[in-house]
Amino acid sequence: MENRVDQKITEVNNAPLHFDEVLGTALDSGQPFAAWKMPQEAVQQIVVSLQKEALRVEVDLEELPKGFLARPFQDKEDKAYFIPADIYYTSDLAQLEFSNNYDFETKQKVEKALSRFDHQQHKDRWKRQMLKTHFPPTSKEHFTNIVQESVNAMNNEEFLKVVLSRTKEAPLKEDFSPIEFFHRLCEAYPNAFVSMCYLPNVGLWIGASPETLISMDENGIFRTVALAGTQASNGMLPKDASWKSKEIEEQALVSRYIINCFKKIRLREFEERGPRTVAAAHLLHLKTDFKVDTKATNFPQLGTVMLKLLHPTSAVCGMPKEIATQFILDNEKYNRSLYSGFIGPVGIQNRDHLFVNLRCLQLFEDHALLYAGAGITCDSDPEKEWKETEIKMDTMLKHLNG
Ligand SMILES: C=C(O[C@H]1C=CC=C(C(=O)O)[C@@H]1O)C(=O)O
Repeated sequence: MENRVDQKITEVNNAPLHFDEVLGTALDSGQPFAAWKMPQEAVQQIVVSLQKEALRVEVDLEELPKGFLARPFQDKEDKAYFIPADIYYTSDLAQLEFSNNYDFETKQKVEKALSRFDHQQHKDRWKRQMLKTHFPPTSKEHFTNIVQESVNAMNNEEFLKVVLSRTKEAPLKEDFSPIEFFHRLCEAYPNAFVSMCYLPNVGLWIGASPETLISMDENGIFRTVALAGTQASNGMLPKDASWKSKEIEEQALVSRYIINCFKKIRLREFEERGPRTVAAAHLLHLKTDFKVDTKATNFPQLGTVMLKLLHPTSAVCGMPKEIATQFILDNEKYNRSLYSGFIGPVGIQNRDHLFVNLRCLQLFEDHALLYAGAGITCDSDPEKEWKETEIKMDTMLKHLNG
């Protein structure tokens, strides 16, 4: 963390700025940007890049300047998209801050665009930036067939677990507003990482993730979690939940995978707590928490090292990782893009917090494309796994059109 390239930030505008104006202007501009709310925090933050194209970077948390990372599930060059905090906004200060890289003229242009922001015109303008096409949504027949094929392969001892996913289209109401949707999600899911991320050619992604991939706080505490196993809560409290052996084994495989990553780097000084039941929206999951004090273990690069080892975890891919990845690529018949990749702020307030991009959707002009997957083991029932993806998609669907 000490070695981080420090970008000095300067304030330019003293009049309080409303979050919606900043987000609306970013959306209309077509520049890469991200807006988010951390779990259990009310503050909403935005970073905007002043370069038209998204940057592609190696994920090295110690070297990256302040900004927002978005790594697709698969990337041929093993790189992530990066949105530098050329402009940074946080709703508690209600001010814009520019990195020092930008001149007075640029700052004036941005201020002008903000002062001209018109809610009425914005109503349709955001649609101009949306992607025009995508892979066809997954049919129920295709999904249940590939689940059955994977179960057969697991019964043949070809692999232990695979997470299979699918997409579904949902129409948007005439006057749909991405900004209002973002606020609805923030209000409905105080414990989630609610985010909106726009990258040219990758599209506009919105989600409410329950899963940390890795975090590193200002005191050098590293955390990760093993999250898996799903049931609808139907009003039940986490403490009253009971689990079948299928879900217990499914989640244990994720924990085992994380412990194997620690073993690979000979790190023994980790704390492990769980598994326990946690709530995420209307769902319950099993979760084990892992924590390492990187100061005590003298391992400041642990975040970067573990990111390389962990992604994709068996909460979104499977075990063994290589065989499961190949099964996914050969059978899902669409590109996961940012779904089940990782996203989140780096270097902001001296913290890095990357989340698995789950419970998310991509916006198009008149519809949304929802993404969800389910962990398949040899005990899986294709019909039940289809239903599980349906209830996961409800996290977004319930709030999409108000
Ligand atoms: C792959 C997803 O969820 C993961 C996280 C929690 C529970 C999961 C499960 O029960 O299958 C998945 O591993 C998703 O939401 O699309």
